[in-house]
Amino acid sequence: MEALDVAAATSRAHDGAALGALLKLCNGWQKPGATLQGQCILLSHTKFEVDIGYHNDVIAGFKQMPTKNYDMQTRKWSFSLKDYKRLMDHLSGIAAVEVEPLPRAIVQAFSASFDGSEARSLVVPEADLSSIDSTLTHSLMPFQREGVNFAVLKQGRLLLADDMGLGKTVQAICIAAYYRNEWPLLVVAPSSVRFTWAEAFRRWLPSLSADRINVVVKAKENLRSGLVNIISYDLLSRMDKQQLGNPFSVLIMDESHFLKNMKTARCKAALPLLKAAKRVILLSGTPAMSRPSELYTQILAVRPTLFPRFHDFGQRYCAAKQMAWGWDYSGSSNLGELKLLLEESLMLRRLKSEVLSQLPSKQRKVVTVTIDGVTTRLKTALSAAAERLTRVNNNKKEEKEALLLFYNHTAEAKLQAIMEYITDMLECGREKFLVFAHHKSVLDHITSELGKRNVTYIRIDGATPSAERQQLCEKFQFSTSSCVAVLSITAANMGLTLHSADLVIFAELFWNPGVLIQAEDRVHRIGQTSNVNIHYLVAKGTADDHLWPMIQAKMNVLEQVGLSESNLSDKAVNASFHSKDRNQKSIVEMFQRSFCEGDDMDEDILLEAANDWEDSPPENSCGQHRGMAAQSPNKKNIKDYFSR
Ligand SMILES: Nc1ncnc2c1ncn2[C@@H]1O[C@H](COP(=O)(O)OP(=O)(O)OP(=O)(O)O)[C@@H](O)[C@H]1O
Repeated sequence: MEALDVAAATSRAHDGAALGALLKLCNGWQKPGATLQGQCILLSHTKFEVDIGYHNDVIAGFKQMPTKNYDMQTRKWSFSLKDYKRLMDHLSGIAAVEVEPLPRAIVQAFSASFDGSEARSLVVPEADLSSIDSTLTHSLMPFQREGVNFAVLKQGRLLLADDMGLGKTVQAICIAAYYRNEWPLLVVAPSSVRFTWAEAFRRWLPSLSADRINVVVKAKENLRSGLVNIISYDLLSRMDKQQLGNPFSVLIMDESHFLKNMKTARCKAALPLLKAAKRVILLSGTPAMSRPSELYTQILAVRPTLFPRFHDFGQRYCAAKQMAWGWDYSGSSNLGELKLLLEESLMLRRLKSEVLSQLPSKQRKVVTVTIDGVTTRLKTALSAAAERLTRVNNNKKEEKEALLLFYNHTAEAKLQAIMEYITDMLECGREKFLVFAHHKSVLDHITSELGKRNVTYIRIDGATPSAERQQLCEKFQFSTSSCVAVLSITAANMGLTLHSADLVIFAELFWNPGVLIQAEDRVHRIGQTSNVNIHYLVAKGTADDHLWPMIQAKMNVLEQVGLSESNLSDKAVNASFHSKDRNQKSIVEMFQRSFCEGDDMDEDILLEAANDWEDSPPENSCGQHRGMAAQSPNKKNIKDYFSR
């Protein structure tokens, strides 16, 4: 890994005057009377090219350069940076020729290469992480450790652009922890993952007391009441100006491409914080999804001095064009040079393919979602269902009935959070993925919302004729643009190949981990060339609190006996999910007893009961079961299933 910080490089230039002379070339190079225009472009850390048409004097000058190289194929001349100053001096003396020099940012970032006297250091020094929790530092994979070293070398200011699932969260927490004496820390993240961040801090930094983690859920709340404060972009933009005026020294911005448009409220709210922070850790697997202009705010956030004016960036890298209405920056130019500059000065990006040997083939992640937005009626129903479970005493029939009721209310409560997460995934550039759910109402909700957003999807559930399944799979497999596969956990968990995706989201949990593993393996199968990411959406205050620990424990057992192909290494174990519910243990035991021990209960009956719940009248006095399918007179009440 390589890196030279702009400030460090500047100070390292042996001769400030030499750097000054190079920077001087960046000004006043325009020649209004010139008949031939050209441009210098950086080709590598040590070489540049002059892109220009034919001119006798120019070619004569090129030929005088000791490091000249002519490429017959591209018909372009290139040189070592050592010759840059000399060549530019020569070209500036030719009146008819105007050559745009390398940008200031390039000269500063690569200053050591221009005099050729200093070999670039390719080794990033090991950062001293001894003050950080060993739970975290001992778990880091080698490439993650390198990521932390890179960040420390960059004095805690970087854009970590690793591919999806490479553990940007764990690296960011470690980097932030390195600067712990500068906390309070602010984490800004998409709303759907705020609580997942809180869980991650609990997991990786056990030395941080849980009550020092503050997840802000209302705009009126104090942004600083914790040592670690977590807020969504949208809430940040609604925050009181006064609160935003008080800077944080250490900042993490997750999915930092959310800042791509300077005109948005979220970007306007974030920029002053970014400007004031000493450490800025931006995370995004897709920093720019369609054009280089989307990178500008992120560059500005990490290295404000590189391109203080957007227009300069736009002219160099966005093929800026002057139109009747103003400038158009939607294009792209000099992308190779931009990549070199980003890698040299602020960005670290590793692809899955590059670190595949360090990764488990399947990585599970718990995404802690919130049901805060649900109606009071539903909240009451959920607590009543949980409460009822504590009262059933060794009556198996009642126990199962109560569990199912809880499970069904959970589905309804998660609808909003599920869609929020899927929307965030799409906004983060995840083009193809699978979403598994169990209840028809959940599948209906997802497909209807995707339809409203014009997102292409396929749906396979119990009602999909077998003849159609293959066609749907092919549509998904060969789709070259965005496509979501919306699948029933029990009706689409077998016999389908969908490995053109590498991300599976479980919108709902299911009590049989074997079924979940089969569902995961729709993408984790022969032909899959990437490691696979599985995201389980787990909602606090619902049946998930109880289902997830049970599923997790069962999956671990299956893996130990080699019955699951997830191939999780010791290091990349599932994120654990901690529930503080005092009834947790007993309810978990009930789920285990009721659904997993292969007793006299036929699982099909349970499935039928869960499916038909959507059409059945409310079980208790909580009023109309809104958001579910219309009631059918033939549908049974849950109780009917248990009285067979
Ligand atoms: N060193 C590690 N040891 C154990 N688990 C890990 C490690 N690194 C990552 N993981 C786990 O891998 C999963 C993916 O990590 P994480 O969510 O941080 O990835 P990411 O790069 O942020 O992905 P995305 O781009 O999807 O947000 C998580 O469950 C995380 O806990």
